[in-house]
Parts: sequence; C-alpha cells; structure tokens
Amino acid sequence: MGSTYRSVGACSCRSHLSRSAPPARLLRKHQSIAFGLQGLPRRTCGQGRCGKAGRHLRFKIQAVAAVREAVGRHAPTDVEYDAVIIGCGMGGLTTATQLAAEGAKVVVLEKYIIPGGSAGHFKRDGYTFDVGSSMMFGFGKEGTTNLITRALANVGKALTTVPDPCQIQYHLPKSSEHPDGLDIKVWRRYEDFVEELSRAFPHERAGIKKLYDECWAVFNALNSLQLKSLEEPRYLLGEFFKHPLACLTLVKYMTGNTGDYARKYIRDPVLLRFIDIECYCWSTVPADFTPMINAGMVFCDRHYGGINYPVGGVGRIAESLEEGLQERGGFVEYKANVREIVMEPATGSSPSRAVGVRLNDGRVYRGKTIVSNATRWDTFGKLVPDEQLPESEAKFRGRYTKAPSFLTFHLGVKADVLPEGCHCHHIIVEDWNKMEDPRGTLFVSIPTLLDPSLSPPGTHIFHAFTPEWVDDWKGLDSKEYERRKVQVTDDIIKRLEAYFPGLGAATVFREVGTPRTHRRFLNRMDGSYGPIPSRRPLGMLSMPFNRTSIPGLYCVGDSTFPGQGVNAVVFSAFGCAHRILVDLGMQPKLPVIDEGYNALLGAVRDRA
Ligand SMILES: NC(=O)c1ccc[n+]([C@@H]2O[C@H](COP(=O)([O-])OP(=O)(O)OC[C@H]3O[C@@H](n4cnc5c(N)ncnc54)[C@H](O)[C@@H]3O)[C@@H](O)[C@H]2O)c1
Ligand SMILES: CC(C)=CCC/C(C)=C/C=C/C(C)=C/C=C/C(C)=C/C=C/C=C(C)/C=C/C=C(C)/C=C/C=C(\C)CCC=C(C)C
Repeated sequence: MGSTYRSVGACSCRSHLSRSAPPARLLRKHQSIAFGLQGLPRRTCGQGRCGKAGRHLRFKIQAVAAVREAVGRHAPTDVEYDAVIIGCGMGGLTTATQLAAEGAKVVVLEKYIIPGGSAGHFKRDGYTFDVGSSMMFGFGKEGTTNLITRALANVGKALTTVPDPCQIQYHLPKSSEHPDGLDIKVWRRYEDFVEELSRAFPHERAGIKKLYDECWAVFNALNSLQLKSLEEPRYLLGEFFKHPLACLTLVKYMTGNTGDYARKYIRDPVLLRFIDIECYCWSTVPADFTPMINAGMVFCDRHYGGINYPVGGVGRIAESLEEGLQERGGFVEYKANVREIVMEPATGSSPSRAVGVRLNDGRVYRGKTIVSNATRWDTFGKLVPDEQLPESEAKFRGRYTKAPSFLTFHLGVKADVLPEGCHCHHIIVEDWNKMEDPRGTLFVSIPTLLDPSLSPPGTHIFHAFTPEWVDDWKGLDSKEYERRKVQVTDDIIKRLEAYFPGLGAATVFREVGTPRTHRRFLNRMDGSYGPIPSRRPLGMLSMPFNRTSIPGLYCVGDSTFPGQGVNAVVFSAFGCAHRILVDLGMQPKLPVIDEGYNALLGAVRDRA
C-alpha cells in the first residue's frame, strides 16, 4: 500500500517546536510529526534553520507525545450533542464551525489524524504538499460568493492569501486552424481572458463574449444573495423579497446545463471542445452534463474574487477552522472511525430516526442530528446498511455514478527546470478524444510559485495528477503495486517533459498516490472524486440537498448540491448548518409553509 499520507519526515527545528503550545496548535505546526505516529521523525526541516539535532530531539519527543495525546483525545460520550458529524473534511468541519458559531454543541469524528480530508496537507522532507487541488475559489474580499473567506470569518479567522494572476494555462491539441496546438491562459482580468480566447477564435469573438457574459448574469445573481439552505422557505422568501430579479434569474438557469448555452452562441467544434475542458477540469464531465449555475460560479469567481492561494498551504484553511471550532467549544476527535449510524426503531406513525453513531471501538455518540461528510456510497450502504436504503437513495444511484479517482504525483523539483514566466496551474490535453479517458488529461499545479515557503530553497513543488479508476489497482501484491507506481510515474513524467523539458532529471523527491491511497486515507469509496451524472442532469435540481429521507440524518460535502470543489462543499456546509439550526429550533421557521415547500421540492426533484 502506498504511504503517501503516512511516512515520517518531521522538522525538529526549535522555530517549529514549542513546548508550551496547546495540542491543537502542535498538530498544526507539526503535522509532519502527526503523519509519523508510527515512529519518531527522522530528519530536520530542510529549511536550514536547525543544526543542533541532539538538543532538538528532546523537544521532538515531547512534541510527538503531545500530538499523540491530541490525536488520542476522546470527546465525552455521556452527553447528547446538537450535531454529531462524521468526517472532518471541509464539508463536515465547516458545518461544525457554522453550528458552533450559533451556540450549538457539536462533535466531529474523523477517522484519520488531520483536518481537511481532500483539502488537507501533509509534510515531507521540508515540502508541504496539498492533498488535493491547490486552486482555491471563494477566497475573495467582496460580495457573498467568497464562501471560504466567510466560513473563516464566522469563527473569527482570516488567512493571508497570494493572488494568482492566471487561473490556468491550457495546453491543447493541434488542429487544422492551430497547427502548433492551442495555448490559452485564463487571466485574472476577465477582459484579458476574453481577448486571448477571441484571438485564438476570431470568427467566434461575439459568441465567446455572449456565452461568458451569460455566466456573469448567473454569478451576479448569486453574488447578491445571502447563500444559505435552499431547503428553507423562510430564507428563500426573504431573498425573493429583497432581490426578486436575482432570484428569478436563478430560477431561469436552475434546470439548464452549460453545453446548451455554449451551442446557442458557438459553432466552432474546437471551441466547443474548449468549453468542455473548461467544465471537465472541475466537474469531471463535459459541458452538457455541467449545471449552468455551477459554471456561472466557477467561470466568474476566478475573475471577480480571483484565485488566491493561502500562505502556508491549502491545509491552513481546515486548521484555522478547527481552531475556530475549538474556541467555540466544539471538538474534533481523530482516529474515530464511525462504523454505523445508530437508528431509533419506528414507533406507531413515527418513522425510524438517526440518533447517534457507533465507532469501531464500540463507543456510541448520541446527537439530535447526525451529519455525514462521507460520500453517498459510504453513507448509504456502509454506515446505513443496504437493507435500509431509502427509495430516494436508490434513485440517486440510478442518476449518479462515481467519478474516477486520481493518480497523484507529489514531486519536488529543482527550481531551474521551470520555464521563464511559468504559471502555477496547467492543464494538458494531447488528444481531444482522450480527454475523459483514465490518464487522458494531465493537471499540474506548482503552488511554490505563489508561496515559496512550501519547499526547501532552490526547489519547487510540482503536483501532477490525472484521473484513474481503482479497478486497475485491485488485487496487486505490495511488490507489484510498488512496481506499477514507479512505472506509471515514469510514464507520466515522460509525457510532461514535452511541456517541462528536463523534468525527470530535475526531480529530487517523489511521493505517489493511487486510487487505493485515496480510498484508504480519505475513506472515499473507490477513491472517487465524487458523484457525476450518469445521464444529462436537470441542471442544479438533480443533485440532493442536505436533508435525507431518514429523519435526523443529513449529508454534507461533494455528494450534495453543488458537488465537487472546496467552495462548493463549503456552500453545502452553509446550507446544512442553516437547515439544522432551523430544525433544532435555534433559528426561526414558517412551520406549515416549511413542510409544504419541502414536500413540493421533494416531488419536483423526484422527477428531475
Ligand atoms: N485528490 C483530490 O484532488 C480530491 C479527491 C476527492 C475529492 N476532492 C475534493 O475534496 C472535496 C471534498 O470534500 P468533502 O468535505 O466532501 O469530503 P472529504 O473526502 O474531503 O472529507 C471527508 C472526511 O470524512 C472522513 N470520513 C469518511 N468516512 C468516515 C467514517 N466512517 N468515520 C470517520 N471519518 C470518516 C474522511 O477521513 C475525510 O477526512 C471536494 O472539494 C472535492 O472536489 C479532491
Ligand atoms: C426553489 C429553489 C431550489 C431555488 C430558487 C431559486 C434560487 C434562489 C436559487 C439559488 C441558488 C443558489 C444560491 C445556488 C448556489 C450555487 C453555488 C454556490 C454553486 C457553487 C459552485 C461551485 C463549484 C461547482 C466549484 C467547483 C470548483 C472546483 C471543482 C475546482 C476544482 C479544481 C481543480 C480540480 C483544480 C484543477 C487543477 C489544475 C488546473 C491544475
């Protein structure tokens, strides 16, 4: 089994260790130690600040002990929580913080030993690697769509971020019109991007502008509303009253997909493929399967709030949220593997209800509400046994399927291998017909171009990833598994050398994750990136919101609307926390309308 999120490589430098720091802070500063719970750290930080290894070893042993203590702490089981949350990914953690900010009593139970799940980070040999994407939306300063900024602010936190001047540099295949291939940069300034794309497709200049301007109509509507639970009619009516035009605009786009709008304005087949990759790179499906509301959000926030990288790495977001949660009396228990959701049996006219969770070690946590941040397939099928699968979930399985997982290559490279003026994020498509194949599209992020402190001097982090199914990695013994990892890394580096000449020779550190790594360390069924529609969806209406048909049980994260993406998951958490606060009577509701509206919403969505 790959060791991507486990091996030892801690900093022993005094500047990184503090004997007096509380355990949570130690966890943050010494996450590398936390990754090395199986043994003592082997090395110093690689940032050149250490030199007195013997003396520092004493601090190191104390730090390891403190981290062990933090990781091993149990939350009390003799109380009833307002919410018991399964999983400390961005979905679960943000729900917890937003509930705690309103005075709710919450506990988060996380199987692994760090916060953030796919949006966490880990340290090795002086490198801080983001587990998943390094491209952060929702970090702007203005409007209402800056959801990450808001989630942090609601628990009194803020992070310093570095603006990225270019969201993505696309390296696209040759065509008769573009015999050298197509190189498109999505600049932070909207007008610069539209100009660059229009220069590549001059005959489609008007269509390009119309399509992206239509996305702005969606974004401007979203960006004028308070973003909360779409399952809560009191809030919706309030927003309709305050911003009728914005709400009607969203109603108009609610059932539409991006491909329909693209074809309305654009004829050029290569440009339509470009719109497909613009969607695929975050939704893992082409434009016809991507809801227009989501495209409006992604295609405009990158210009409005911009793409901004948090100093210290993406994992700082989750670490800061966890601090905010603790300061508000919430609790995250690590190494807490939830085995099942405990149900109270049905009585008379009351259906069976979720009332707690049972861990692998047998302990039970009871809650007025239970929130699952696990994927839909892990929640229904594992935590709730298949025999109790609600009809709505059976329907979900018919409409959505698991997206593939990823092969991830966390590389340390010599700095001089990067070309002059290199941008942080790259997408490489060598053949349009292979865009959606496993190992077809290559993604690259070099976050050290924005925050050089993440790697030792003279080096960069080069994070490459590509979609991959778990099936190809099943049933291998450890020797064959390791051999396959080396082989696939060499193959991918060879392909990347066409764009980054000398990459192989310049690589000084390698850590490779496979779908099995994602499955094991993120606890995601088959390591999946999340749900994708198995047929054309009815825009945003097809994805489930936070409530489930089991009373007391809510879902949050990328298995709920609006799907994958850190800011998307944060929106799902805002909705989840809001709906729970209303259901717990901690925020007001309109009782009769509430039930009628949700029954209607359920009926419409059943047909979606
Ligand atoms: N490698 C990648 O790039 C990658 C892969 C998948 C998802 N993503 C992205 O990550 C985000 C997903 O966020 P999310 O919050 O929905 O999920 P998440 O997968 O990031 O977090 C879920 C957390 O729940 C924990 N968990 C699951 N089952 C558990 C159980 N039974 N007991 C205790 N803990 C359990 C996991 O350990 C994990 O920490 C999205 O932005 C998505 O796009 C990225
Ligand atoms: C009745 C009803 C229901 C309603 C009525 C009307 C209304 C009012 C409506 C409303 C609506 C709303 C509010 C909505 C909202 C929405 C939202 C917020 C959305 C969001 C979204 C987001 C997203 C999707 C995102 C995503 C992102 C991502 C995924 C990212 C990713 C990235 C990556 C992967 C990276 C790449 C890389 C490279 C390039 C290297």
